[in-house]
Amino acid sequence: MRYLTAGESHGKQLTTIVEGLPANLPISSEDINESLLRRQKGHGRGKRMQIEKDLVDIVGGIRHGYTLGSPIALVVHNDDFKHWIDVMGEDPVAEDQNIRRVVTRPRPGHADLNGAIKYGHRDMRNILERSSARETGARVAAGAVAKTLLKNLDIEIIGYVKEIAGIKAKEYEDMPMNERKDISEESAVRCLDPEASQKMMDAIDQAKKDGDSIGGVCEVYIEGLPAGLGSYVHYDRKLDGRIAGAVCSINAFKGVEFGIGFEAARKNGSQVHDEIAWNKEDGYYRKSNRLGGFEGGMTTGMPVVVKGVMKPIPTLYKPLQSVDIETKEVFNASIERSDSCAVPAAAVVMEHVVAFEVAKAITEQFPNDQFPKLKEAIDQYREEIRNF
Ligand SMILES: Cc1cc2nc3c(=O)[nH]c(=O)nc-3n(C[C@H](O)[C@H](O)[C@H](O)COP(=O)(O)O)c2cc1C
Ligand SMILES: C=C(O[C@@H]1CC(C(=O)O)=C[C@@H](OP(=O)(O)O)[C@H]1O)C(=O)O
Repeated sequence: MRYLTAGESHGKQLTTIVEGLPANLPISSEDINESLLRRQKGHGRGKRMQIEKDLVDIVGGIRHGYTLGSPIALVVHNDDFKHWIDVMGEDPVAEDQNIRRVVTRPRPGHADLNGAIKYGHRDMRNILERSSARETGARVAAGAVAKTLLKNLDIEIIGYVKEIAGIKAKEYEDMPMNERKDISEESAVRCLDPEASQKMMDAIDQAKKDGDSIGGVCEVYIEGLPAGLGSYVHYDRKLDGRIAGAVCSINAFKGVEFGIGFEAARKNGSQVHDEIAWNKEDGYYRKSNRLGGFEGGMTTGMPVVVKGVMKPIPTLYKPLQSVDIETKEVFNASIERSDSCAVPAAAVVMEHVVAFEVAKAITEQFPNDQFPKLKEAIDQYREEIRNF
């Protein structure tokens, strides 16, 4: 499986093409829309999310509710485009720099300056339109397709918020999947700990008042994966490595941890590794899950637990200093609108990019032309490894 996305933040639409799904997988636009709407929510989002109502238009690869085996093409329209037709439309551009909304002042923390240097653009709108996290809408659409495959294979995945601005949610190691889903959905910051949720919201409000922004930590939790997904034989087949790459590719994500993660550096081996056990009903399992469901680049069969850290949003109402690339004058960045915290939305993005990597690994490992045969193969494998 692979996917590509195209589209600018204030352009006409986002386009996603997903390839490599088996034929005859049931899938509906409601599945994708649910994911898209979840990504738009969350305390701390700015005015743009009040303009957009992300709904998918399936324009290829699905017929009468089932995949054809051909590439799936998905479109999400940008409702904000109507305000940007002069700037982003196809008509020949006006010479008036104000109409074109030319950007010569790079924003610290964004792709603006490095992108302009790399591609030789003197108008940094040519950079920022694509480097915007609006593109994560297209990635969530691809991930929603992957999630549908996982769901039909009895694999459940959820992303939620663990920490915002240093406020940490309690650990809920034994919380069942359904509760994780319900509670995170009810929380305005997508957090499993109601007490921490309230504090997180207050911190977001305070940051907004201060003209500042805050970051945090998201966690993705997956149940139902059989042992042995991924491989140890090559660097690029290690599933934990692929997931780490996918998580770090999300805008503003700066680090990844599996299980206890960086904490492992401060503990002895006896406090880190998970002892192996077996019983007739479950087959092999680990007595703990400190390594977050991975050994040797492969799943252990325990839940996968992966965290990603998001830096604070770089566009600040309290402006940071930068330099105009035409005049070389120092200026204080001014802004029209921005999120003050997008960690809750980013948890949904993370859920979907991780889902894609997992689905991809499954389609590489099992016969993948027809969904019923894939399901049969994976169910048989699950049975085999129980008695291995
Ligand atoms: C869901 C989401 C929403 C975001 N919203 C904003 C925003 O409103 N303003 C902003 O400056 N950055 C926002 N970002 C972060 C920037 O897109 C990101 O920091 C920037 O593209 C630079 O990339 P880097 O941080 O990965 O280096 C958002 C990120 C995500 C995942
Ligand atoms: C549009 C989305 O997020 C945008 C991501 C973003 C950025 O710089 O990354 C900046 C803001 O866009 P704008 O400049 O249009 O207000 C966010 O709203 C979205 O998530 O769909």
